[in-house]
Amino acid sequence: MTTTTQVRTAVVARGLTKVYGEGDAAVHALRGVDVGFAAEAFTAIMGPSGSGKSTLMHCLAGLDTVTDGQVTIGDVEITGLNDKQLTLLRRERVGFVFQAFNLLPTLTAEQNIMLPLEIAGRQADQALFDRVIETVGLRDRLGHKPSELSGGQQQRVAVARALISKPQVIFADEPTGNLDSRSGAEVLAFLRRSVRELGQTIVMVTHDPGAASYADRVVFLRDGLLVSEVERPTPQTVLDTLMALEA
Ligand SMILES: Nc1ncnc2c1ncn2[C@@H]1O[C@H](COP(=O)(O)OP(=O)(O)OP(=O)(O)O)[C@@H](O)[C@H]1O
Repeated sequence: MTTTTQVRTAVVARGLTKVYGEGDAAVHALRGVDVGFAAEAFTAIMGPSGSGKSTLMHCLAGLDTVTDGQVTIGDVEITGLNDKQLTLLRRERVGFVFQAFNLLPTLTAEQNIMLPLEIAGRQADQALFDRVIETVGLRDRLGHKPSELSGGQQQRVAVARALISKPQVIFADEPTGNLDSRSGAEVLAFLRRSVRELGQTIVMVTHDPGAASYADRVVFLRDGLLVSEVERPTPQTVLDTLMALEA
């Protein structure tokens, strides 16, 4: 007997087009991108500089408007929402991890982690809090301020802050860009673990083939189009694909 597992798609883009500026100054950053991101999976977006990675992520996350096409998160078409609805959707369904950790300096690690839930007026689920803290390995640092933590620990706080509201998807933009390779590897391992153990969905933009190799799948952009993808990537298969794209 064979069993089939249904792969749910957390985020879908159809015909996604983004043009900055007008007339002679127009920049076609995305030229009709069709892509889906599986739920409970870790997907990396790569491509040469200027290929449209950040633009794609910003459009997928509702941080930027699209020129044409559709983006759906779960069962909501976000390209049809007004600003107020988008703000709510980002708060309730989307988590972010940026290159700069964006922690509030006067709050402890624990207070930073809990802040988005407090702003949303939602209760923390103690069991989830314990699991998240366990997953990112921060138990003994909860009372520390960001300035008392290493860069890697600060980024782990930022990852925990994104995980704690159980968003449908976390978008990570170069999350290891400010970290040395050891701290970067730690943060990537925690992202990986949060997918495997907490069923989190993660979409990450990165320049680094090593970072991309932590993902389940890597999609590649060139000149605003999705041109290739690699399943179960290794640093070498990612590098080979990138070099072929840049050739
Ligand atoms: N606000 C903007 N106004 C005008 N052009 C923009 C704007 N943002 C991005 N672009 C242009 O859109 C194209 C795609 O940029 P984007 O930042 O998405 O690429 P990227 O792949 O993330 O690049 P990098 O790897 O260098 O960060 C580039 O040509 C860029 O110059």
